[in-house]
Amino acid sequence: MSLVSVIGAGSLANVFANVLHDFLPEFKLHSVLARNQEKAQVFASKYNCSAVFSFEDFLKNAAPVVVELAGGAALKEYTLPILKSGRTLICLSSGAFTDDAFKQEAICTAAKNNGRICIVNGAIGGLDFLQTCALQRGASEVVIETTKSPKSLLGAPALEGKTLDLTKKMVVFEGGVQEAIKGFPKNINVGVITALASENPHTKVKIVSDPEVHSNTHKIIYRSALADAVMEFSGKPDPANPKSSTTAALSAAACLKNLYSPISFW
Ligand SMILES: NC(=O)C1=CN([C@@H]2O[C@H](COP(=O)(O)OP(=O)(O)OC[C@H]3O[C@@H](n4cnc5c(N)ncnc54)[C@H](OP(=O)(O)O)[C@@H]3O)[C@@H](O)[C@H]2O)C=CC1
Ligand SMILES: O=C([O-])CC(=O)C(=O)O
Repeated sequence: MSLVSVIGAGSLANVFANVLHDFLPEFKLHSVLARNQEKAQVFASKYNCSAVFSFEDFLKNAAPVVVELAGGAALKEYTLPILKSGRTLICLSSGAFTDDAFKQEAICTAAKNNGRICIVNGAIGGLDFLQTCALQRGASEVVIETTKSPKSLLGAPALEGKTLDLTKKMVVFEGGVQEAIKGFPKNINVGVITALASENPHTKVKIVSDPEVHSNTHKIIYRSALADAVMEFSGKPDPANPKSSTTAALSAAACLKNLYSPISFW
């Protein structure tokens, strides 16, 4: 049985833990690092793992694989020490890697210490295709259009001081990935990973608020001399947090399964 530790005890951490418990008995949750004691204790007793509140204590005993399901700030704070300890870090809040200096430091730290960073597909798919096409180093045009209901977008820093019309479909953002993740840190990690996998820093992001939709939809359009692709992913918002698609947590579980499996899908 392989042990795994998680950071975060929120909606996606619960989905992740449930999937492990119900469908992947070859894995066992070892520990959870959380901020909110009450949430963490409920999580720890439900999934029979230990709850830890200090990162130093967590790192002393964490499993060889750590899964981040906590947010960009947490990922930035914990990545380097986790990698320095030679562990594998599966991460969901990959928007943090839009900071190139941080990304390079993480890669160097992983390489020096036998650590590993796994950026999962999250709420989308197709990172394999984008990375494959990027190998040719040719010019590409990449666009991602994300559509969510207004309640999935509310609270985003970019909307602060603005009134989001809850009754009308409207474009709430158009621009590059750096600006997108700053303005919508809990909504557009998928935009950053699209840009990273396609190695196209000029990836264009459009975010649409649509009161009629009941899914989080991400449409990726890729064009280059090598190939064209249109990929659209529509996932149900997690009932506990409509900002996040439930499939994002499953994607971390699938990544974990691939890490240990004699057969993997790429
Ligand atoms: N790549 C992708 O496709 C996707 C990525 N995501 C990313 O996943 C993250 C988690 O999503 P979700 O579960 O829905 O969010 P939630 O807000 O439901 O849960 C986040 C949890 O992490 C905890 N947390 C935050 N900071 C820290 C920290 N420094 N140390 C320990 N715990 C911490 C929070 O604690 P507290 O309760 O105290 O706030 C909360 O319990 C999102 O923030 C987003 O960045 C989400 C969807 C898709
Ligand atoms: O869950 C989603 O649909 C996408 C998301 O929030 C993100 O990429 O941050």
